[in-house]
Amino acid sequence: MPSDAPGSAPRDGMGPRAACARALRSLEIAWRAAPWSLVLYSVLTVAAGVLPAGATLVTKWLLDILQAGDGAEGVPGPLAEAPLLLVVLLGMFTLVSALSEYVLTYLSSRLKRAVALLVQERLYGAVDRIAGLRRFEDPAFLDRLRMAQTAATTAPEEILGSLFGTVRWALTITGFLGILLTISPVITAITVVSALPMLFVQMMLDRERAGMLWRMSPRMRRQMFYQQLMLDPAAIKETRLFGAGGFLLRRMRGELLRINGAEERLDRRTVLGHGPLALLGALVSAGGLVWMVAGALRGEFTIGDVSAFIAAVAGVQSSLGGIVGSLTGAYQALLLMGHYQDVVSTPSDLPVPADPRPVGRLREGIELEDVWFRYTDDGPWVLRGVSLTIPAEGSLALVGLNGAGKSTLVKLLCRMYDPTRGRVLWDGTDLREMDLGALRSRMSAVFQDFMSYELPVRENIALGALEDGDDGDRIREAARTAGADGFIGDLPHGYDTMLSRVFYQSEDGDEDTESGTTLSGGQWQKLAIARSMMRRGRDLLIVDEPTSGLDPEAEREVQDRLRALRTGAATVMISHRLGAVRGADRIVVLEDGVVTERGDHGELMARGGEYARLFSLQAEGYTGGDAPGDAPGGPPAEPDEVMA
Ligand SMILES: Nc1ncnc2c1ncn2[C@@H]1O[C@H](COP(=O)(O)OP(=O)(O)OP(=O)(O)O)[C@@H](O)[C@H]1O
Repeated sequence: MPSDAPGSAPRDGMGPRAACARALRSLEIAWRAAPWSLVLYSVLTVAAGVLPAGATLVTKWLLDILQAGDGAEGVPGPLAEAPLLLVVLLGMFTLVSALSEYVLTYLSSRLKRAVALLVQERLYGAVDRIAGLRRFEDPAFLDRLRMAQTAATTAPEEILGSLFGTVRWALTITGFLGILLTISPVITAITVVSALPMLFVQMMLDRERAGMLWRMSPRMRRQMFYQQLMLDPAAIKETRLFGAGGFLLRRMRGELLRINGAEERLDRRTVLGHGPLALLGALVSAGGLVWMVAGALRGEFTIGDVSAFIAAVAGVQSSLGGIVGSLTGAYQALLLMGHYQDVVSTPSDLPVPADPRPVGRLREGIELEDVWFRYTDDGPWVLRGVSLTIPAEGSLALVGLNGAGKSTLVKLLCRMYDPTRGRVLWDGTDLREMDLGALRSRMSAVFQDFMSYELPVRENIALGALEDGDDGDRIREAARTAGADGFIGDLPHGYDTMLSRVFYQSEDGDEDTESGTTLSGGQWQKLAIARSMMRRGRDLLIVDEPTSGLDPEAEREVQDRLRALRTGAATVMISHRLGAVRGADRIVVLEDGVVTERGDHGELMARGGEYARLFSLQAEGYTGGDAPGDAPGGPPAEPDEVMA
């Protein structure tokens, strides 16, 4: 379980245990992603860490020998007699130091790429395992997801860089402090103590920055939303016509200004916090140098000591700066990593049964048993005590005004949500007790807000049953059933035509710069129907407004085909065109989440209730009240008959 579940208050700090756990997790990811690069990177980091102090020590010995000859104190015996060897050693240190930087940069990029791949794979894999819709409608989860996405692209690399940076700087500092200790324990202590406030202040600022990032997350998402609207061709159509571009730009700017303001305030505090600390560091260096030079003039220190002191104080201070920088990066990245790990370990919003019941072929039907549903705990009831049966191999039509709850009911059938109360039964078994993947594989659907994928025609259809994605005959058959084969044949590359004005026809995009093409609303809808036709042996076919975008001829054609396909599967159909649902075995009228009428077309017309009222209203719209059957008291003309 994540340490704080989606929807709960964010945390902007973390304890040492959590930090260590996240750092270890990052190392584990790097080990899995690129083990040899990690090993080599570690070895070179240690080398790069000890080299500066080593070079300083060798320089000190060299200078002491030059000053005092063979009698130089503290120079190891064999080296004291071979100053040339010290020069060679110094040259080697310089060479290895320079080369190791290049190799470290190369290895770091290699690790970064491998880790980013693995982390993104895990993140989006985890998102894909969230089976329902609820999480994706929860702003707190979406904020966490946005942070996790940022983490996935930058955090592991930042953490590794910072961890290794910290090790490297710590080794360098240890080396320099060792040299300083041999010169003066007092100066060593002052150098260390003067550096501690910097570490403390930086930690505080890091914590504040992490909190600020979290607080600004909704604004960042909003800002991205405005940016996307300004780039989305569908939105551009409206925003150009209504002249709303400036409005979006101002909104985006407003959000950015607020984000910038928060960052600016923090940056100012950072500068104010660091200024006095930098002054303290400079005073320690200057004071120490005066003291050393005075001592050297009195003959207490050698030239080698003074040179080693200058190099060591500068080295300790810059390494401390490096450590602070690394710890800052690590702290922020570890906080971000927390969001990543929370998302990766987020359980599905739909409970998974410990021992799922097998999903067999639908024999009797699907039953809704006193189903109540609302989207949020404090929201209004959308379905209120709905009970109905969808017979296997039978068709059921849902009819009702906008907002009556029809699409919501369909989402419960696909188990995008679980009912708040009541049950949905598949041949008597609660959907919650079944394996969700197996259950959904027995269904197919054309949703009201179907997708238009910016992919080739073939893939747009194959997405309905990827296991048959290479079966060209099957794809063509699905397209024929949906009445899509005619216009597909007219496309420049037939089934291989890229349906996008944003991507090139060639997926590689390096040589072929022919742009793709796009379809009309009705043609896209036919592709969505073809996609739903791909799934073999489905037991439930859901069609939510399947023909709303089709021309009358295509509508008739698709209706006839869908009617033929209904055999062998339960069908749930939603349409505001009542002529399209009149042939259903059973029609259910929903009003404000409650079933108010049920029966077949004839029964409901005879009853003279809401269905008959809506049907007559629509028929009047087609005939203008002049149709033969439209006379008061007579049966109303039916839209299909009028259109035929
Ligand atoms: N994801 C959601 N979160 C919160 N409320 C929602 C959500 N989806 C729908 N609703 C609300 O639930 C109610 C029923 O919506 P639903 O889409 O089921 O109606 P419908 O009968 O399909 O309408 P239409 O005929 O317009 O498609 C509406 O009041 C709507 O505002």
